[in-house]
Amino acid sequence: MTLVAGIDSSTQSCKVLLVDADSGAVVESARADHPDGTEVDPRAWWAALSQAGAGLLERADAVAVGGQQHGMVVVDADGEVVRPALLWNDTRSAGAARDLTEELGGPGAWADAVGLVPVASFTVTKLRWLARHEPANADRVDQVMLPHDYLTWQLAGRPDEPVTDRGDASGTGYWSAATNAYRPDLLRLGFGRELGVPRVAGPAEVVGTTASGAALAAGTGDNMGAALGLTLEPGDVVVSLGTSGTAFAVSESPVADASGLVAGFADATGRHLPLVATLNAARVLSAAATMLGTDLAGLDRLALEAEPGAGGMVLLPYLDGERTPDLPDATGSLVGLTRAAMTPANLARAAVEGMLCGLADGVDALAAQGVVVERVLLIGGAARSAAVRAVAAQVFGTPVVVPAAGEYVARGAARQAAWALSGAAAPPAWPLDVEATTQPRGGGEHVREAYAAARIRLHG
Ligand SMILES: Nc1ncnc2c1ncn2[C@@H]1O[C@H](COP(=O)(O)OP(=O)(O)O)[C@@H](O)[C@H]1O
Ligand SMILES: O=C(CO)[C@@H](O)[C@H](O)COP(=O)(O)O
Repeated sequence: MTLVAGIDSSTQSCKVLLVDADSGAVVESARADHPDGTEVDPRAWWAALSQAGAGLLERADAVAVGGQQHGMVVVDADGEVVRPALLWNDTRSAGAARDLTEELGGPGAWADAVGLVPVASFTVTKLRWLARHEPANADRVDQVMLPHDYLTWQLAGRPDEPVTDRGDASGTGYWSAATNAYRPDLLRLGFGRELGVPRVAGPAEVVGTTASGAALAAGTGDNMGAALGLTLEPGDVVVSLGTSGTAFAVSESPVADASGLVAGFADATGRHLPLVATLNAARVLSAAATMLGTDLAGLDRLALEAEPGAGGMVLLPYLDGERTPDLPDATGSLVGLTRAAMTPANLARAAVEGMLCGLADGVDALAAQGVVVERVLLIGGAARSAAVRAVAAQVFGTPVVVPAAGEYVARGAARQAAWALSGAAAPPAWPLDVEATTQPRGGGEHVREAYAAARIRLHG
């Protein structure tokens, strides 16, 4: 049996799957936690990968890494980390994002140049922040990489030339998915000088060899990994509820949305991946559970006891600031409180509804860019929740498909590894098992209207 390993180095943890390259069946898996916080020493990700991968990576013939997007990993001329990485959910570069947008001539100029409008998540804004706030650290920087690039580089034994892929490069703000090329002028605009960037490898390229002799594929960003792991069809939109909430679809043509709602990323197969991301997803539910003095199962029970609309209570879940809509300094709000509405069940329901309404707005933004939405595939940690599944069927207004429990980013990375190993023209055809499909349920319109009214009243 040929075995391949897929890695998902995400915000909260590192997951490793050992997979049969022919069938896609998972043979073994492991995970290790990542430190909390919005800046993290990349060596902690390497330690987590070494721990989770022990006993698995050695058995694989090929390996690939999917990683959280956008994080700024900066290394010096000796390859040593200059400072902790700033993650995708670190909002300190919001001012840099505004400055960069203006300096290039506004949102439309950025959308045309690289398919996205700067917000604090994107790497180019983090480089600007570093150049302005930590000049001594900035002076030492020789190369900038993304989290998955850093881990791929470590797995390859730290070669002279780090490698990335189209998917992850498209989230930097200095690489264009439309032209497949870096924009050194935008990198200079961000950082103020030249610096090294990884070579962008092809989708099925073997880019190196691991210490145990496995072929190393290019890897990709975690959302691109999930798209590859799910084998998306036209009409499929993925809603991923992990630390971030994302809504995305595979597209044949690039997207340039000057409103900034949809980012025009690339996918991991040579196509495109228009995507909307929020900063607040699964952890809205754990925070609400803590507030209610219960656990995730208790939150689920309470939310399912309440009526749709939570008695008029609306949670705007901007607990970590927000990226879409672009409100980096926002905090969450609970509105529509009445004596009758103020029950634990309604609060639980409002948390689930608020989180999902933000994503439903994202699905609408994708549709406005021409994405065909026939069904929603729900993945990520919070897709395990029965309340989330029930509310999703209301607010998305399409069939909601929950794939069989699994780590789809790691599976996508494994599929990329199998593809690179095979030398074939297309990735292997791995079947997708579905756990549940829910048909659209009524009652979602008034939930979305109440959410939109609260958002407009408080944030414009
Ligand atoms: N049954 C559940 N209900 C709600 N949230 C859940 C459930 N199971 C896991 N989660 C949440 O999912 C999150 C982890 O999801 P995951 O997709 O692995 O995130 P990431 O990839 O960002 O690290 C955690 O915040 C966890 O609390
Ligand atoms: O910033 C984005 C997408 O643009 C996030 O989706 C990150 O890629 C982190 O992902 P998770 O850890 O939530 O999976």
